[in-house]
Amino acid sequence: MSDGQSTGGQDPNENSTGRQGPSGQDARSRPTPGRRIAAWARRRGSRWVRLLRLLPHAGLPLVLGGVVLALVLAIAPLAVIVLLGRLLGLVGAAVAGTPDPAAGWWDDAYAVLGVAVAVLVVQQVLAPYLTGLVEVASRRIDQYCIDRLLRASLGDAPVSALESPEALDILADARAAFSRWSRTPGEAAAALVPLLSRYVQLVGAAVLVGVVTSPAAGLLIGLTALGVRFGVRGTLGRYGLLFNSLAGHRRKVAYLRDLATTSAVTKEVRLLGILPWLRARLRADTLAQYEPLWAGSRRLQFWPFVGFAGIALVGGAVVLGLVADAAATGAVGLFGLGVALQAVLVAMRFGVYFPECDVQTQYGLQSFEALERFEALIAEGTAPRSVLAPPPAPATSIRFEGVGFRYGDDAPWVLRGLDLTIDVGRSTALVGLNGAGKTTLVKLLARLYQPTEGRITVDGVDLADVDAAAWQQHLALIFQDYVRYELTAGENIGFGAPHLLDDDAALLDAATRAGAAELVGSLADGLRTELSSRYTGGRDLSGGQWQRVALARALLAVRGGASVLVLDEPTAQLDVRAEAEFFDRFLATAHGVTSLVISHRFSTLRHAYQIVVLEHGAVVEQGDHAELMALDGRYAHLFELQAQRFRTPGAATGSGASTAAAAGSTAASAATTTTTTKETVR
Ligand SMILES: Nc1ncnc2c1ncn2[C@@H]1O[C@H](COP(=O)(O)OP(=O)(O)OP(=O)(O)O)[C@@H](O)[C@H]1O
Repeated sequence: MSDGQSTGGQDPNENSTGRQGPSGQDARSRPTPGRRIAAWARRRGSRWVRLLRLLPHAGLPLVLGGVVLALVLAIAPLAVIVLLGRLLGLVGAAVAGTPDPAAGWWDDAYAVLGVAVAVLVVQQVLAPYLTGLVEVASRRIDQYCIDRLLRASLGDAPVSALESPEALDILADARAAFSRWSRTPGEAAAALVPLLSRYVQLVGAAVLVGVVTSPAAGLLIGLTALGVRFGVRGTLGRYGLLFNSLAGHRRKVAYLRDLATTSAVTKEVRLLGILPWLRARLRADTLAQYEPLWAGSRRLQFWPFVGFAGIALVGGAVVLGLVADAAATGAVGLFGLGVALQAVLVAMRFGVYFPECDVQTQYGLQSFEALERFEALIAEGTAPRSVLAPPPAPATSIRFEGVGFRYGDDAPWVLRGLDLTIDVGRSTALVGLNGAGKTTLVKLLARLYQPTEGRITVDGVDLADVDAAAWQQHLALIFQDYVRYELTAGENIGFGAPHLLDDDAALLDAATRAGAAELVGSLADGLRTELSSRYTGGRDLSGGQWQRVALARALLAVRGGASVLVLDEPTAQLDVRAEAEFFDRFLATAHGVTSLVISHRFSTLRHAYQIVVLEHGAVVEQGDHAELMALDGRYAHLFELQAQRFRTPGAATGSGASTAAAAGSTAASAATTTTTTKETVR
């Protein structure tokens, strides 16, 4: 099946610049018009074939039922045309006074009318069934496509592949379809069924004209209708490409719209008083999106429409002339005339827009292509799973060897020449100023990104050669911008180890160790309470309470089998007492766990086995607290700076070590209340 649309894309036989190749080769390498048309037809055809291949995902019985129904609904109007033609013939005979009542003329007329009415009734009854069937089919196919989208975005692809503006534009369009902002792939595939009905009707109408008038008239009306049809769809296709090109604009407008309506931000928007700005910006950006579309619509649709209407008029007039001529010469009787006139009208209707399938196929196909392009983009950055080895369980050390990383080819280096050894079973603390690259280092360790240069090894095995998803199973990782799922407390904790989601004892134990037991106990429905007041019986948590839940998630992951615990700013939102208690509990239970903790609160880190200072993307100092204080370098300076905040007026401004003691005593910091030492971490 092929329906005319603009190509938009480049012919694969053209060279990529669209200019001629080196002279002498031009004539030989330039494809002939025939080959270009064949390539174009292949490309157009393949889009529809790919769409067609989606149909079985609706279930074969449903699709077959739909096809049968579509054929019945295509043939029914043709049958009515023939029956009404027959009635016209009978009436004509009656007017001419030729019918013989004894021969059952009235019976014939009533019978024909009765059958025609019956066919019309059947058509009316069946039409809603086809609509319903198409709807169910589209939902089922969409479910399959949503699964594909989830697999592509949450699969093995490195996060970098998901962050490019190009990927985000495509993803926004693919996602918008599933939020029913635009037509979905399922709607496009399911609309093929009513489209089939339309084409069968056209062929039937052309055949009727051909049979009752002349084959030439049938062919002409068929070709005219197809020509207009292809032209109209072509303009729709070109308009669709223009629409596609504005994906970035659409994403921005959607963001601004969400900003104005999402409860999480509305309170800040109100307090800042930026609503007037937001409204003006939303209006300006919306206009910036629609103005090119309106202009494009006038340019692409108005004059072509006038042109195609002209073709339809000329083609239809010629065929009607042929019919009239045949009628005048007596070659076509009243029956034939009635059939031909109705069939011509049916064929001419083919040139207009079909509400039940045109927009669906056009924009749904674009959504499907967005999904396909997104999958291809993600696949480009993802090594095939089969070639990747299962990851080793870390036994001795994780090493960063000359690691350099930047987020894009033109982006500045975030890490460069970074060498670091994390001993298995010990605790490592990572400190550094904002933007030093600490979180980036964690992302590399988690294999969300690949080092731009150098390598990360686990017991000598390059992480790049292991399966990322399997490696991530060894990690219990909480980022500083951890996710606050609007789901139950149990689910929020249980996601740390999905196989323990139903194990209440394990969930409560993790909550206890993260200092969240009291919180869970206070929830109306305990672990089953939704952590959002937007749901009945749900409850909103404070920032610190959320952090305890996130910590519980990480600790559950450790219980679930992860042996490397990575906490990025794990206690930034906890009050000082809670922070101290957490480290007490955490360190007391973290035997044998390899931990990497990032924190700006130095007091919490001083008992780490090793403290690593990151600056300008490289390790500048490394050692335990005492060693680094003795070094009196960057760490000692930062520690001193922080401790000054806690020092009472008039206190001595001695060495870093004494300052640390002051910090510990006045702030009831983790340093003083933590009873465990770096040995106990092992
Ligand atoms: N997804 C990203 N794309 C491009 N640049 C990024 C991205 N994430 C971080 N960066 C840049 O990388 C640099 C290091 O960021 P990173 O988050 O690793 O720092 P950090 O040491 O964790 O900082 P902080 O202490 O503030 O959390 C920053 O300059 C930041 O702008």
